[in-house]
Amino acid sequence: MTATLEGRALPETQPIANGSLHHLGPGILELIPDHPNEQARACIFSVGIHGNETAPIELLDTCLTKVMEERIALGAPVLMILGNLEAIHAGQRFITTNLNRLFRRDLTEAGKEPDRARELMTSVDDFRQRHGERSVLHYDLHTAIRDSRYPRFVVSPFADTPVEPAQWHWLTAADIQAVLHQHQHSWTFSHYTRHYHGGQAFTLELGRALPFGHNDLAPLAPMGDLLTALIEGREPRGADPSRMRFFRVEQEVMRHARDFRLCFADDTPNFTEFAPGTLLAEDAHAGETRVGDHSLGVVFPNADVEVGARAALLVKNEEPPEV
Ligand SMILES: O=C(O)CCC(=O)N[C@@H](CCC(=O)O)C(=O)O
Ligand SMILES: [Zn+2]
Repeated sequence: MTATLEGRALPETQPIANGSLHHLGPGILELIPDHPNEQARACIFSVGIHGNETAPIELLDTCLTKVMEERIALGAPVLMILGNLEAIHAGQRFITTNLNRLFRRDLTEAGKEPDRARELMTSVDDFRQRHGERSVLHYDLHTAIRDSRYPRFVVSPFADTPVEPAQWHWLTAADIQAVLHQHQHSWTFSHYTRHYHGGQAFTLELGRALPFGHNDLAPLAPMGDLLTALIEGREPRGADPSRMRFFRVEQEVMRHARDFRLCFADDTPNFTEFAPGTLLAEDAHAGETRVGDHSLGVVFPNADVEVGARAALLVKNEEPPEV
């Protein structure tokens, strides 16, 4: 990973302890074990889909280093993806448009991020085909722009089929504090794997976005343990999911006009609740957005998004699933 970011040439294929490493394209690596464990999943771990979200890159790089140094015994096929290389170099969320809204097979746009989305969709399709006999699991690791009442949470993409209960146990043990279910298709990278491949897939928010070298990886140690177990092809440790809080998106606030504002402080933490009737947004085309007859939390508020993009999610509490 570091080699990719430093622009060093990598051999196409390289023997590593317990298997081989294949450099499939810029920022796309596949680890193939010589002796995969029978129950191993075909794992996809993606980081840097947003270029300024560096903690997940450091976390995954640590895992890769441990595989190379034989401190993790490779036992599962693993696809590791560094998403938006140019944005990572620039320390920016994206270059021309948000990559994490482009993962759809009918994508027609041209440009840096659309081209990268097509490369990444193809890499997932090919990986799926190579390991069709195994269940696919995709964790797309991010960090959030602002603080959160639940610093580590997952977004569960919209899907027709339920999440397998084991995921809630594993994610609890990995110290994930909340789950947010999407209410509609969102064309994110994790949604791609869930929607088109029926894999278990999540967007994971692992604290706040900070520059390289400024991340405290200590709170992510349990997540590192989960990634390690999956790379080794072992059953990960589980914990009681009643510790996690569950939410569902009720509404998206979209930015329709250039003249748009959110009516609360910029540093409002994710999951902050607003009472019925509160004015949340004003948009020159769409008018006002107010909280309806029950309180709602706000997640990912961002008034600076492109016109036509999501400026916030409004979420409500939900009972934990029966597991
Ligand atoms: O902190 C923020 O406002 C954005 C953090 C982020 O990048 N979140 C993802 C969530 C993707 C999803 O909804 O599954 C995104 O906005 O792409
Ligand atoms: Zn992100």
